[in-house]
Amino acid sequence: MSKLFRAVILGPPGSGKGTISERVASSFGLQHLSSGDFLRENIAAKTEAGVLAKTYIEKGALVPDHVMTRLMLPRLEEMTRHSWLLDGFPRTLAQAEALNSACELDVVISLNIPLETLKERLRHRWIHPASGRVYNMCFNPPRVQGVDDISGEPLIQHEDDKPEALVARLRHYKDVAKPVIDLYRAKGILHMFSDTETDRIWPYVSSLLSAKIPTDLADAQRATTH
Ligand SMILES: Nc1ncnc2c1ncn2[C@@H]1O[C@H](COP(=O)(O)OP(=O)(O)OP(=O)(O)O)[C@@H](O)[C@H]1O
Ligand SMILES: Nc1nc2c(ncn2[C@@H]2O[C@H](COP(=O)(O)OP(=O)(O)O)[C@@H](O)[C@H]2O)c(=O)[nH]1
Repeated sequence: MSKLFRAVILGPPGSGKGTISERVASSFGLQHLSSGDFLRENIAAKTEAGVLAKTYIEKGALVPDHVMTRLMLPRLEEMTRHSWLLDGFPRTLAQAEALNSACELDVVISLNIPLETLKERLRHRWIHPASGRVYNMCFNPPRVQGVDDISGEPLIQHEDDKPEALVARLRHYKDVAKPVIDLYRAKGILHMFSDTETDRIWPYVSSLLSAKIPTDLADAQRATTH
């Protein structure tokens, strides 16, 4: 069997993890595993972990490490025959260590975006809460203002994307993420991308993955996902 490919994408809220992950999934056929989407699925299905996670997310807090790892690691175990890109997990050093003991990563993509750019983007971010679909009123606006393209339901803005909550949230992210970034740098698998525009970062991410992902794997993955 050809070697599978495992990647993680790190970056503060608004750095473009979701946007780049979608491009990676469609260009390279990797499965995009988003912790936020997975949490929303569990909340909707009212699983035990989902009910517990909801109480933290509603307060704008991170879900505790043991709840996150209990949710994510079995999900990854189901994916042993797939190549994937993890988005939103790990977020803390404890999560990174738990992930380490479960599997070996090939590449970590870290997005380094200036604070002012993050603030500007998140100010304009609107989401469809039921699906997690993300819009930006400038970069990728919905077809009809304020309305989800697929369901026609209203879009909302996250409380913590509003300017008052943003700076504290971004600062907190930085403190929590630093040891995670340091860990992957020490392992020699960290690739950092710095720019203000996703469209300028994407060609570099794409050529990194083209070089790292075996071509037969990319073809096989595409064949199973179409
Ligand atoms: N790895 C994680 N550890 C702890 N909590 C998490 C984790 N991933 C997601 N969450 C919780 O789920 C919520 C939604 O996650 P999601 O990644 O969709 O959005 P977010 O926090 O706005 O981040 P981003 O803007 O980077 O996508 C988070 O605010 C957090 O409470
Ligand atoms: N203006 C602008 N907005 C962007 C760019 N890349 C992503 N966005 C938007 O910024 C917001 C955050 O991006 P997202 O992919 O959700 O980032 P994440 O929080 O790291 O997953 C979304 O509203 C995106 O549509 C960019 O290059 N320019």
